[in-house]
Amino acid sequence: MYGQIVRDGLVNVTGIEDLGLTSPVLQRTSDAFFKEISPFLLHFGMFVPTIIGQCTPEQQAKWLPLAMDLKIIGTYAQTELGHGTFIRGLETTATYDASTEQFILKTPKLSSYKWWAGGLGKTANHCIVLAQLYTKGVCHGPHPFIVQIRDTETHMPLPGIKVGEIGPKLGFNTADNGFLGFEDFRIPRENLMMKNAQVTKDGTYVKVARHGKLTYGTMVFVRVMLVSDMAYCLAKAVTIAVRYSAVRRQSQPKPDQPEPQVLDYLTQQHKLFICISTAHAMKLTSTWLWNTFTGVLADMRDGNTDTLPELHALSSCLKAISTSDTSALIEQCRFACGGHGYMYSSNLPALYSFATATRTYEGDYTVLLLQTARFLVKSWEQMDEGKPLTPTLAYLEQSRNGSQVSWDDSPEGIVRGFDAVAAGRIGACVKSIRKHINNGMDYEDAWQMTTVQLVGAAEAHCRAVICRVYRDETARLTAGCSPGVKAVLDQLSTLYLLYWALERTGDLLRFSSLSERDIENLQARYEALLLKIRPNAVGLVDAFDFRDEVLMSTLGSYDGRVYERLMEEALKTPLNREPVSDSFHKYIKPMMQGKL
Ligand SMILES: CCCCCCCC(=O)SCCNC(=O)CCNC(=O)[C@H](O)C(C)(C)COP(=O)(O)OP(=O)(O)OC[C@H]1O[C@@H](n2cnc3c(N)ncnc32)[C@H](O)[C@@H]1OP(=O)(O)O
Ligand SMILES: Cc1cc2nc3c(=O)[nH]c(=O)nc-3n(C[C@H](O)[C@H](O)[C@H](O)COP(=O)(O)OP(=O)(O)OC[C@H]3O[C@@H](n4cnc5c(N)ncnc54)[C@H](O)[C@@H]3O)c2cc1C
Repeated sequence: MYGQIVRDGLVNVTGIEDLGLTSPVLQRTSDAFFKEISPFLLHFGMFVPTIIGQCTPEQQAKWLPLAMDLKIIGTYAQTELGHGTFIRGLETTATYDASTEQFILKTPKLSSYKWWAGGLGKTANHCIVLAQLYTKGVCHGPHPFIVQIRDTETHMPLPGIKVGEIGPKLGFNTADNGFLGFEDFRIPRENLMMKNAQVTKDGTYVKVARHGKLTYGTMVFVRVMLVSDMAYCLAKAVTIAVRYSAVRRQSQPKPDQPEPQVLDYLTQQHKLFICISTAHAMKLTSTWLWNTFTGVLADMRDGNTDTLPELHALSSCLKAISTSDTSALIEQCRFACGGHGYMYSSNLPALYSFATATRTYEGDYTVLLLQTARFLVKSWEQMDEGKPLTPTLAYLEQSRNGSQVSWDDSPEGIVRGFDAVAAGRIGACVKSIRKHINNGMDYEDAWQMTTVQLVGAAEAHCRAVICRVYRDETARLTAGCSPGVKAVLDQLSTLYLLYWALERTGDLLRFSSLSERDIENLQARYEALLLKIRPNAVGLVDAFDFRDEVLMSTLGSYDGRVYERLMEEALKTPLNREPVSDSFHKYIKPMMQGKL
C-alpha cells in the first residue's frame, strides 16, 4: 500500500512539475491519484512555504532549489504528543553551543516527541522543527529550524534521531504521519531560520521582526489556503450526491405514478442545494481572503504589521467555519445517498475523513474562533475609546446607539441582519466580561466564563463576513453575465442568505425587528427557491467540471451507470476471488460440527 502511494505521489509531483502546471491543476491531478492525500503534501504545502516565509535570502538560496527539485523531501513538525494548540508550551528544545556554533536539539520526555507531521513517518528526510530556542541561558520561545533527519542516500535515520509512523487514523492514511524524537542531536547555527530572529556566532539573540508572531506565518498561509480547499472538497461531494440523486428513484408518493428521482423530494433539495451554494460562497470568500492576505504581506514587506491582527482574526474564523461547514455538509451529502453513500467506492467517506481532519489541524475550531473573539472584543473596546474600526468591523458602529435594526428580507436587508447579530453578540460578550469583573473576577477568569458566548460571537462575525462577501462578489461577477446565468447564481446566493436566516431566527429575533410573520415569509421564500433551483441542479454540479478520474466515485460518475459501477467495484474485492473463504474450513465448519 505505502509503496503504491509513494509511486503515485512521485508520478504526480514530478510529472506535473515537468509540465510546469500550477497548483490548482496540481490539486486536481493529485486527486486523480489519491482519495485521501499524498505523502508529499506537507513538502509543498508547508515545508516549501516555510522556507520562503521564515528564511533569509541566503538561506532560501541554499534550501529552496533543493526542495523544489525534490533533492530533499521535507515536512513541518510543530505539534508534539503533549502540545498542539499551545505552541508556547512546546517542549522540544534547541540550545545554542557557542563553542561549536551548533544548536543541540532535545526531546526531554515522551510528551515532547513531535507527533503528527505528514510524511514524517517514512517519506521525509528533512523537516522544519519548532523548538524552544535557548541561548546564553535564556529561552526566547518557539523558533523554526531546518533539520535533516535521514541520510539522503540510505534513508536511514541519523544518529540521535528516533522516527516512525504513528499508525492508522480515521483518514489521511496515505500520509504516513510520523513521530520524531531527538537525543542531543546537533545542527549548525545556520539551520535556525533567521528571517524574523537571529543568533550570532557568540550566541547573541537578535530579534529582527517587530511582530512577535511572524514565526506563525506559515499557519496563517495554510489557513487561508484551506478555505479554498474546502470549497473544492465540498464541490466534489455535492457533485457526487446530486448526480446520484438524479439517478436514484425511490418510493411512490402517488399510487399511479412511477417512483420519482429522489432529487425531486423537497427534503433532498434542502439537504443538497445549500451545499452547492456553500461551495460557491467559500470559493468567493477564499479569493477575497487571499487578496486580503497578499495585501497584508505587501504591508509587512514595507515594515507595517498593523493589518496582521485583522488577517489573523479573519483567517482563524474563516478556517474554522469553512472546515466545520464542509465537514457537516459532506456528511449531509453522504446521508442524502442512503446506504450507497456509506460505500468507500462512493468516495464520500474519504472526502468526509479529509474534511473532518481540517476542522482540527492547522488550528482547532474552538481555539481559532477564540482567537477571532479576542480581536472582536479588543475592537469593541477600541470603538468605545473612539478609535477607528478595521474594515471588516465597520458594522459595529451601527450598534453604538443600541437601536434595534429594522428587518427587511431583501438580500442587503438580510446581510444587515447578520451584521446586527454579530454586533449584538460581541456586545453581549463585552457586557458579560465586565459583569464578571465587577463581581470580583480577574480578566482571565471573566474571559474564560464568557468563552461559550465568545465562540458564538466569532461564528456570527464570520457568518456576517461570508454573507456580505458572497452577495457582493456575486453581484460583481454576474454583472457581465447573461440574464440566465445571473438569475441562477443570484438564486444560489439568495438561498445561502435565506438558509442561514432560518438557521439563526433566534439571534435575528433578539437583535433585529424580525417577527413571526417574517419567519413564515422566509420559510415560504426558501421552499419556493428550492423548486426554482431544481431544474438546474445537475447542470450546476456539472459546472464544477470534475472528471470521473478526480471524483473517483461509483455514485457520481458522469454516465450515471451507478449500479453497474457498484457491482464492478464489489467484484474487485479480494474476498470475492474464491467462492469459499478458507475461514469456512478453519473455523465455521468445525464450529457447525461442534468441534471448536
Ligand atoms: C497543505 C497543508 C496540510 C496541513 C496539515 C496540518 C499541519 C498542521 O496542523 S501544522 C500545526 C498547526 N498548529 C496550530 O495551528 C496550532 C494552533 N495554535 C495557535 O495558533 C496558537 O497557539 C494560539 C494563537 C491558538 C494560542 O497561542 P498563544 O501563544 O497562547 O497566543 P495568544 O496569547 O492567544 O496570542 C498572542 C498574540 O499573538 C497573536 N497571534 C497568535 N497567533 C497568531 C498568528 N498565527 N498570526 C498572527 N498573530 C497571531 C494573537 O492575536 C495575540 O495577539 P494580541 O496579544 O495582540 O491579542
Ligand atoms: C490529520 C492531521 C494532520 C496533522 N498534520 C500535522 C502536521 O503535519 N504538522 C504538525 O505540526 N501538526 C499536525 N497536526 C496536528 C494538529 O495541528 C493539532 O492536532 C491541532 O493543532 C490541535 O491541537 P491538539 O491536537 O493539541 O488539540 P488540543 O488543543 O489538545 O484540543 C483538545 C481540546 O482542547 C480544547 N482546547 C485547547 N486549548 C483550548 C483553549 N485555550 N480554550 C478552549 N479550549 C481549548 C480544544 O478546543 C479541543 O476541544 C495534524 C493533525 C491531524 C488531525
